[in-house]
Amino acid sequence: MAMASLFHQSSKTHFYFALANVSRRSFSSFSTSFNSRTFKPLFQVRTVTTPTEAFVGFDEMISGTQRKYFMLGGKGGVGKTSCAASLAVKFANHGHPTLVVSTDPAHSLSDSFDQNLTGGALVPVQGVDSPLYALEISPERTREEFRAASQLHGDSGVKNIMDSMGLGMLSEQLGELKLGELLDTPPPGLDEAIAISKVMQFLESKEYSTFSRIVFDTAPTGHTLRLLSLPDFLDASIGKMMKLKKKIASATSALKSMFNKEEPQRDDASDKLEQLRERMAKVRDLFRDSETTEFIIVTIPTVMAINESSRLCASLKKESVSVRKLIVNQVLPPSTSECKFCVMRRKDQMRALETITKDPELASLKIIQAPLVDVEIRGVAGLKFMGDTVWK
Ligand SMILES: Nc1ncnc2c1ncn2[C@@H]1O[C@H](COP(=O)(O)OP(=O)(O)OP(=O)(O)O)[C@@H](O)[C@H]1O
Repeated sequence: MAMASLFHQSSKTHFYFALANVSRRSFSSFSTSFNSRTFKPLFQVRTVTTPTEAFVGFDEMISGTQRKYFMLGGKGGVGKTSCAASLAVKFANHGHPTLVVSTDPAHSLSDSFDQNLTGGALVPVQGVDSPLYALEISPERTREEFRAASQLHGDSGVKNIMDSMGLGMLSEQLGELKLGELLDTPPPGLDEAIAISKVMQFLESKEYSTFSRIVFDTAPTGHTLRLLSLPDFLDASIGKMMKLKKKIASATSALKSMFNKEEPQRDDASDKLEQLRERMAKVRDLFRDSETTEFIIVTIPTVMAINESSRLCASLKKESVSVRKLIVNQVLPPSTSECKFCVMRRKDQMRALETITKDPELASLKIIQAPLVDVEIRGVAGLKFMGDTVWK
């Protein structure tokens, strides 16, 4: 009974959905493959809408054609995907060729847009004014890439030679770095870091140069935190390993030439690890570049979610990542009915919202409240509605 009255009080929302005017633009002529050999732009860039008074806050996000990245993250289930997808729709409807990427292993972009966007390639989203593409990156595939690099671990040939020549000390040092463990069981957050670096790699090509807004729907908080510390960790461990590898290689090479043996072959696995290290460093730099990248935290008005957001914010700031906005999603509208449940829940939410104003990490952020609407947000029309509510 209580829930029923909650759902009935915002009939305006239903009305909006019915009115939502979605242009059905055909994207059939756009290429959807990353592997195309012709380097023609995927689409022509439209003039980007000039900011108006009506878009205070959002105007900053749409101004300029220089590429900008927006990472949306937070606790599981708070509405990250809905907020990311609604932002992507809004960018596209304001003239920005936009790419929305999910690096969350549990993708929900397809569900959110109510379109099939699976397959790990760029898929055009139907029903928006400017080109909007979606990409769901498969964690399994990125993991495979890392496994390929782990062949290095199996490179026992050099180690054996070193051991047999009484130079096992160096190879023992390799073991101390626990790289075997690292390579066999990739640390959490690595999938996501590789996924982001992959997107950046694609975007470097001419074909994708026209995307001016990239929105990332990231994995829940824990992953993000690990992802942030990962590049430094890999940088240090791979860097150390590379040095040792070089020492070992030059020592064996000298010994081999003494015994007239062949020069060792170029080490592909080392190249791969070096590449991985460079890519992780790029991800780290992207996160820290406040000119181009903004991390937006999404939360809900509960003390638990807000506390987690505060910790996330502190970690992001510590890593010099730019955080300016906090979306508090699913805020109940003031109750106009006798629904006790609604009144109590709203009071509880208001108390939770109060804690934000006293939180040392969150208080300085721009707080954006997004109402809990009475239908599930799905499809471009729903996302457009949400976007118009959230991104102002
Ligand atoms: N303001 C809102 N009002 C009503 N429903 C909402 C609102 N925001 C999100 N939802 C709904 O809540 C559900 C979860 O949202 P969403 O998938 O965006 O969360 P998420 O944080 O990305 O979740 P996950 O961490 O599982 O990926 C979806 O069914 C979505 O439609």
